Amino acid sequence: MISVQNLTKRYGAYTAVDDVSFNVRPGAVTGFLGPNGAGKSTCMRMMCSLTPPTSGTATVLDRPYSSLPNPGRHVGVLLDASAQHAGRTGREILTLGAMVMGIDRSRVDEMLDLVGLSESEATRRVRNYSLGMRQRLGIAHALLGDPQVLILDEPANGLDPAGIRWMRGLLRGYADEGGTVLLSSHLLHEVEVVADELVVIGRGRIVAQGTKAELMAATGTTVRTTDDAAFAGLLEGAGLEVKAASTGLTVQAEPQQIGELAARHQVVLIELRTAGSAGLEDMFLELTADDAREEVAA
Ligand SMILES: Nc1ncnc2c1ncn2[C@@H]1O[C@H](COP(=O)(O)OP(=O)(O)OP(=O)(O)O)[C@@H](O)[C@H]1O
Repeated sequence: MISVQNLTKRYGAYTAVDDVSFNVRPGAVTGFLGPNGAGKSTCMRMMCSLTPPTSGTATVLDRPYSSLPNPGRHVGVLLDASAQHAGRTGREILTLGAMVMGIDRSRVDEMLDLVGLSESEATRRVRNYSLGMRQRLGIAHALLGDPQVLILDEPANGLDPAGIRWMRGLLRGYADEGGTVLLSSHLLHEVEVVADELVVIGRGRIVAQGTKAELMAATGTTVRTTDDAAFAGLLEGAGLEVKAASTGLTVQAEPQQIGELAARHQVVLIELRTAGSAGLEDMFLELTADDAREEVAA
């Protein structure tokens, strides 16, 4: 279990993380989502006692990370895959980790095998690793101490599609066995497939959080008709909230209610479904629009 309470980090006059609170429960994958610069890494660094908060608290397994005895045995952390010593081989890095944590060195081979680093790759210096190989090594290092909690900052960066699928399977299995996983990304699709819970951050503040099912249900219904503009008028006339979507309309109502209204007015429906993941993406972009660098540049 990870618990973050009223966490705030200021750098001079700039507030990078602003009064953030959320819990990450065992047995689930929690996706920590936000655009570039939203404050995800700063939050994770505070959870791992690497950055002191200006105010608020972060605990992992009911204690600050810094007061966990032998933390690698409890919490696996991957914050920056490129932070490993470039002059060491992957095997050396894992062996040193095993020695520091006091675990059997046989675990090194198990982890290399688990993350798919071959013997010849494991004996290559990290400076010659691709970003995907560094991520795999970072995941192996995070899992080395057989921890109950994983804190992973953008672990899918640099992984190819097969690698991303492999990582999702790994995290799903880990959570299904009771592990706690916090996984950050700036890409909704990357975490949506595997996450049970989502915490969305924008400009240092939490803008949405809940189970994926709850957030999806809140995104409403997508409807398309032969005349969307006219149907939007009918929906609004019935007191429903309507927005133009990428295709058709998004309505804050159940599909049945919309279908009944269409039937009463003899409107031809082309599409009627819960907005689902497209709706989640619209919501994510809308909630974090203030942060979007493309808009700033425009
Ligand atoms: N040491 C620091 N000094 C000053 N500002 C900082 C420092 N560390 C982070 N920031 C600022 O805090 C904000 C949040 O950064 P952070 O790295 O937490 O975002 P992020 O959500 O992880 O982004 P990304 O997806 O791009 O990694 C950014 O505007 C960043 O420039």
